[in-house]
Amino acid sequence: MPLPETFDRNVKIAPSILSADFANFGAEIRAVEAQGADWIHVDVMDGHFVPNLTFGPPLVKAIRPHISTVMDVHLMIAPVDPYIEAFAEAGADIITAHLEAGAHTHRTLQAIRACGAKAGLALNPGTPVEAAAPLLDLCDLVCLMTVNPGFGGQKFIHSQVAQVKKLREMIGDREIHIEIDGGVDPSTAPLVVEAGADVLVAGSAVFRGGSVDNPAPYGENIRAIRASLEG
Ligand SMILES: O=C(CO)[C@H](O)[C@H](O)COP(=O)(O)O
Ligand SMILES: [Fe+2]
Repeated sequence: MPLPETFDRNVKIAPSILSADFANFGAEIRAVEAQGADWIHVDVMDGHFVPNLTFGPPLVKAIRPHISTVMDVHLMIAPVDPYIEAFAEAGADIITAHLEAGAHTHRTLQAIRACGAKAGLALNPGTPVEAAAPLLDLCDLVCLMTVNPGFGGQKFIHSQVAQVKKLREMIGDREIHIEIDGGVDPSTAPLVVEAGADVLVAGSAVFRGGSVDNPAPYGENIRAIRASLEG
């Protein structure tokens, strides 16, 4: 399902299937959507750009029919450009590439849009948000990493909150999502939403305590993040 035509400024929770049961992706995705997930976040890692390996386009294509909402594909790979078409054909609605993954990010973002997907730009915690300024008109989403990419379950890097605020000011009234990825839970979600984020990726904080046979904790965990944003 593509993103809605009208820009959705509401806060969206995007569970990362990095924390799901890898032997059961279809059932995990259906369960977490039934429990209130807004988008599904898919972490692709190459063992080169990041020190971990996950999966590629065939797996993304295989899980696509199980996703009835937005499929948000986070590419932690270098190079990116040779694989963009394959991920678009596999059914990604959003394809996010890292600024740090290559010298020609402008071209990468153009190539993502040319394939019909929405273009996302991810920044590592060590990259100042100002580096995204010349690229913002090519972005539908900017993903600020609040952990060093590569693994789920890491500790949120608090110094990134000021970067979120700066980025929101840089974006102004442009229709660009700010996505936060890493260490999001009920204690950190309000900080980044207050600073201007509208998409929250959460892996361990959503999947902890549940399973496909006992999915209720997924819903409780999602509702706990939403409740932390009230008031
Ligand atoms: O891109 C990622 C790691 O590189 C993941 O999306 C992220 O870590 C989510 O996991 P958690 O919520 O457990 O931190
Ligand atoms: Fe991610």
